[in-house]
Amino acid sequence: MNIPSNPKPAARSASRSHTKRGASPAAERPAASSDPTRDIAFDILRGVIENRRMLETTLLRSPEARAADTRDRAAAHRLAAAALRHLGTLTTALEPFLRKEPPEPVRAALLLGAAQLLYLETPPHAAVGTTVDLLRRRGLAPFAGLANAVLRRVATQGPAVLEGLDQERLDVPPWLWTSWKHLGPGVARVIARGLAHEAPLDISVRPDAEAPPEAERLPTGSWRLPAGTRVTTLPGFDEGAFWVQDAAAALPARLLAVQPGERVADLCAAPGGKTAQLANAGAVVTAIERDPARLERFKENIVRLKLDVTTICADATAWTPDAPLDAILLDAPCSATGTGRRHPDALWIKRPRDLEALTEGQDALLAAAFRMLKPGGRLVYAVCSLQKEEGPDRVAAALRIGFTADPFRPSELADIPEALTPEGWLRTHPGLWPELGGMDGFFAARFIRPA
Ligand SMILES: C[S@@+](CC[C@H](N)C(=O)[O-])C[C@H]1O[C@@H](n2cnc3c(N)ncnc32)[C@H](O)[C@@H]1O
Repeated sequence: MNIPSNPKPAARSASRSHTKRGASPAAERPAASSDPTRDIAFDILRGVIENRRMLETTLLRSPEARAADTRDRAAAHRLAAAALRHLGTLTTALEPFLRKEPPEPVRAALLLGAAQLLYLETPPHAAVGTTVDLLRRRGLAPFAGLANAVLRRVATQGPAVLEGLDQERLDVPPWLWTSWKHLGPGVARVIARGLAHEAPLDISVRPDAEAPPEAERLPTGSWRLPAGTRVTTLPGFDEGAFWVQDAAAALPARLLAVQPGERVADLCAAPGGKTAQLANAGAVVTAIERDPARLERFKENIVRLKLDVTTICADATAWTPDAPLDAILLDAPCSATGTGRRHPDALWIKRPRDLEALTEGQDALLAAAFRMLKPGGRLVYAVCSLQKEEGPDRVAAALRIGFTADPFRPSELADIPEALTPEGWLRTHPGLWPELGGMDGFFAARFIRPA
């Protein structure tokens, strides 16, 4: 597992014993009976570190998370995400204060405590006391004294320890850092800088609707609100005036340049941001999605946005349209390494060997898209990945299938010229637009099925 493991045995020790000998009042007082935020964050973090389970999966499946109120769930998400965003740094920062490796669950509790102290500005007494309580509630009382002593030292000495660390480097799994060399010299560090911050909330607004007054317009036409904004509370949400879509995610569908009345398929459609763009541009859209639960979410979005779209629950590699199509958007399932700002867990869960199965699936979808298009029909292939295997290497695969390349022109990306590669592909990453709050990492390329 490339999740940082084990602090090496360190010379200095905060606590010689795992008992509460010498512990402060925080370690001695009775545990609070409930703290849903930290309980859920603890489960999420353990799910990622110990079981490679996505953060969202724990949130969806855990009975405790489902029963919690929205604010507790959101706070738990934020806390676990902060620990995961800085997982490498926090692991290293804890090292000098640990004499030996604690059991995994205790390490998870310490990481949450340290994240609160070093990144979330939680007052030290609260971060330390709630971690001690958490351990007690979870049957780990023998480690309460250790947690108390370690976190009290992190509170006082941790900021100085952080100053000596290369946080950008530590917070990206080493294999990913190395793999991003294909993006150019120094780009891995620029990306890491972008990944250090929580993503803002971006929305795409229906052409005939107004953006919420508090949103800021971005150069590409998306609208941006501060990180942590709850989209459902914004004016216009219930009326379907807009949908959630990162500024970079809005670019591939735009580059398909659909014309009113064209017959278009969106082959991997849920939750529906790109379908909404195609339908709003006047295309006659068929949306294919193989996951029934995700298709339900897609349908809710399309109904809220009052769009007319044909939806089909199917594996796109086995689906055939009634007649050849004018255009296809293939937003293929991928490693999602471009979405690390929103999903810091994804960076730590993915392994290099996962890319093989993903690229096989992408090639199967490319071949299926080729069969569905009319001669002269066009395809935009997109992935929210920063990996060469899922981007440039798939262009080579598409050409082998029989597509010809149709490079994007500078005029099509005039509002974001830095995203156009010399080959005529789209490439964004979290280090772009640093002054505006960054964007997700996307790759896209356009092809024609020759006549
Ligand atoms: C990257 S997401 C698509 C995001 C979507 N285009 C949007 O903009 O909202 C990929 C989606 O493709 C679906 N999917 C994966 N493989 C598929 C296949 N073979 N056929 C149809 N859908 C598939 C996944 O369930 C997932 O919902």
